[in-house]
Amino acid sequence: MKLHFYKYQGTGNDFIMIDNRNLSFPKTNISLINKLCDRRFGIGADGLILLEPSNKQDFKMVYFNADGNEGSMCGNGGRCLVAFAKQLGIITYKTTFDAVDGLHYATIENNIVSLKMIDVTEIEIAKEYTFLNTGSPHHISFCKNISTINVKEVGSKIRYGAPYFEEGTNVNFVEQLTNNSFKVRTYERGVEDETLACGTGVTAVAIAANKTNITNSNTIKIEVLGGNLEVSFEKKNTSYTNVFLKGPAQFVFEGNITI
Ligand SMILES: N[C@@H](CCC[C@H](N)C(=O)O)C(=O)O
Repeated sequence: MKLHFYKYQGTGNDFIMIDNRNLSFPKTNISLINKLCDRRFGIGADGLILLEPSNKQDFKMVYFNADGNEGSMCGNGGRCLVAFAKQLGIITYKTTFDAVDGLHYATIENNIVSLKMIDVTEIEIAKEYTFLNTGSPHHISFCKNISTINVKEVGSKIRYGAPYFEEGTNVNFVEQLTNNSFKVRTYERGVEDETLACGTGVTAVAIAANKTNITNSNTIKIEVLGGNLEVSFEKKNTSYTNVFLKGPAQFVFEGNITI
């Protein structure tokens, strides 16, 4: 059987997109999804996303990590899916869609997608790290110089170690550049490697930096290996609300693959 796919990337976090409005994609086939994401034996990507019908919203996002398992929310994947929905003619410049963590509102203009993320209230501040969930779980470690860190090795130890163990977490290493700008490198759970960017990760970094008084800004610029992202939010008492993740989302190529 031939599968038509589209490839997108958002600051180098790359995804296979499938128009699954007819619900024909075999989504319980973990090894197939894992193989499609393989960079040598398949198309190659950090994850695979199905665009499915939704009863009340414009569409539904179903996200799988490169290991083939259904993941939690993916911020860059969500931004790329908005660009894909525009390419398919489902939306024009704004949308609301369903995802695993709830509804997401987004706008798109000239390939720049601004995606509303979930509100965040619970933030754990430990001595060595901050932990919070922005749709996906994120461990955040502020460091002096992130360019020398072996992100795969150190990130993997944290991801599989206490208190996360098998369920795991994504791990972000953060260096402050100015009051409101940071450089971030992320180890992604489900890819089990460093990726060039992580949207829920940089969202978590911006909130963690504000919560721990590392910055007093509510518009944070973040440099990742694959480009630049911006996170903005409002702080209401102990909650972070109207959280937006903004950056480029680009179509790369499309094709057919025999499955
Ligand atoms: N790349 C993603 C994060 C994806 C979620 C993650 N790998 C997980 O399931 O833990 C992003 O842009 O947010």
